[in-house]
Amino acid sequence: RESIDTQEPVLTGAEVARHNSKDSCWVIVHGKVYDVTEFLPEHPGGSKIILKYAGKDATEEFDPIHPPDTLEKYLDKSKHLGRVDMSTVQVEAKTHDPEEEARLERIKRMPPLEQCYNLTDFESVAKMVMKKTAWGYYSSGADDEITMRENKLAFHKIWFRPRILVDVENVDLSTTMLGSKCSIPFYVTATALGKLGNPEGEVVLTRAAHTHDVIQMIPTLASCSFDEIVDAKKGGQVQWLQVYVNKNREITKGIVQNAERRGCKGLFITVDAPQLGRREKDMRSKFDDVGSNVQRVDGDTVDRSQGVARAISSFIDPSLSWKDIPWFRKITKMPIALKGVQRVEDALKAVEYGVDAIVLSNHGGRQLDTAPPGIEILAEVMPALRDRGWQDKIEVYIDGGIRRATDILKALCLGAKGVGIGRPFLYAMSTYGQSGVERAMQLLKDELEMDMRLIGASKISDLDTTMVDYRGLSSHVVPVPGDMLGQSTYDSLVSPSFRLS
Ligand SMILES: Cc1cc2c(cc1C)[n+](S(=O)(=O)[O-])c1c(=O)[nH]c(=O)nc-1n2C[C@H](O)[C@H](O)[C@H](O)COP(=O)(O)O
Repeated sequence: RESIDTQEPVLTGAEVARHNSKDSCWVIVHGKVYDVTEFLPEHPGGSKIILKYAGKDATEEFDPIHPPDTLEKYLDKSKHLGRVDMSTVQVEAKTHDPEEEARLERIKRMPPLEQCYNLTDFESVAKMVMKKTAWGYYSSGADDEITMRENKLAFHKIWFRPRILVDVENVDLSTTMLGSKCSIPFYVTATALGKLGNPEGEVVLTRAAHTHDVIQMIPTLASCSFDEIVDAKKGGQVQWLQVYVNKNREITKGIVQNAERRGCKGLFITVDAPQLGRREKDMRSKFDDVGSNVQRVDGDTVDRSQGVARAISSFIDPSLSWKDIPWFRKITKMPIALKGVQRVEDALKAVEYGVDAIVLSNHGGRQLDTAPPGIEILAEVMPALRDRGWQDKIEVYIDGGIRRATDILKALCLGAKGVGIGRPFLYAMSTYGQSGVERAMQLLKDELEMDMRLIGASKISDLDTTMVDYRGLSSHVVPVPGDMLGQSTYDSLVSPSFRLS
């Protein structure tokens, strides 16, 4: 943390503790005292969650949700009251929490990393050991989670048509994405709040991505500050920026131009979230945590029962539209991609607007439930582009439900330039840290090298639509093989407390 400023006033814990109400609310974060009284009604997460820590040390609750420079950036300097002598701050006795104790016991019994043989193994360990809020936030999809499940099942509707007697002694997995070289056709997609799963947050993904020469998309809603994530990159490591467009366009302009200055090589504008989806597992875990029904009694303006997602996204501008695309062209020279395109017509429109790339994505099933899987839209978009001779005018990516290298291969055969992967790297990071993410990436690399040999391809450009049979893709009632692995980790919507014993 920053160096100690000896001129700063030093308060005692008792002095801070006296300011513990909405009439005067002081909190401690990383040994510094902040007067947040006037900020209470503006807090996107509602006043209740701050009042829970009024007069106390809020660092533990603050860290996973807010980049470290949040208070420096957004709280007026007059509200920065100085430091506190931490030896005088009363440490709250932890209330007895049998669930938490059981979770800590399960952590002691975690399988060794070497026993994780596929990305779903990380998910099953994560379900065992992650805090409820973190698991609820990462694992949740919107509404009945039909799209989240279909993202995975859609790949099981596609069958390979392998070629034989092709020299596959040397296999080259490298490719380029938005003009940047990378060792393998997948990237770490943008997922918010990395510190919910790992106290170090997104920089863990940065370090692992460097190890494997994988591109990382930096989320707007990261727990780490943007600069922390960029500072963590090494050498020529490639990073992109994902942006949720702010109602205050000047804030977005500043974020985009800072990212370009700091060397980001692509701007991904998320277009499928004018409002964040209703993710009930997330809502339930936050509901337990801050007792939202109580907050309504004290007139809290923001309904915390929307969970973490809604609480952190009130700044997103729902008025964003095609007419804004030229404005982005004016403020940056980075290649521009639209993340969250979900139909052919918009893919074609993206070409007409001169966009450099699109990600066919439904946000991991976290937005509009029963929106189609990215792989399914891909099978419609590529022929439409080819019919117009536009296939080289735009790069097409997909994300959602990618858990095996065969999923990556199917996307590449259908014409994708690369794929984004979200939850698996979050689960790997939340259970085994950087070495977990590195192993997850290595597993995909090993699988992909083997799959390329078995399909009869020695380099990415050998892959084409003749190597897959995707006739079953568009029908949603085709029986698919039982997804036994996925079912074993799937966490149903109904919260355990609702199960009648
Ligand atoms: C799992 C997850 C996904 C999020 C994500 C957070 C989590 C925990 N968040 S969210 O809080 O707003 O929903 C983002 C985000 O910040 N920005 C974004 O563009 N996509 C966000 N996504 C979507 C992500 O970029 C991919 O589209 C999705 O994760 C791909 O599906 P898989 O997880 O199955 O790989």
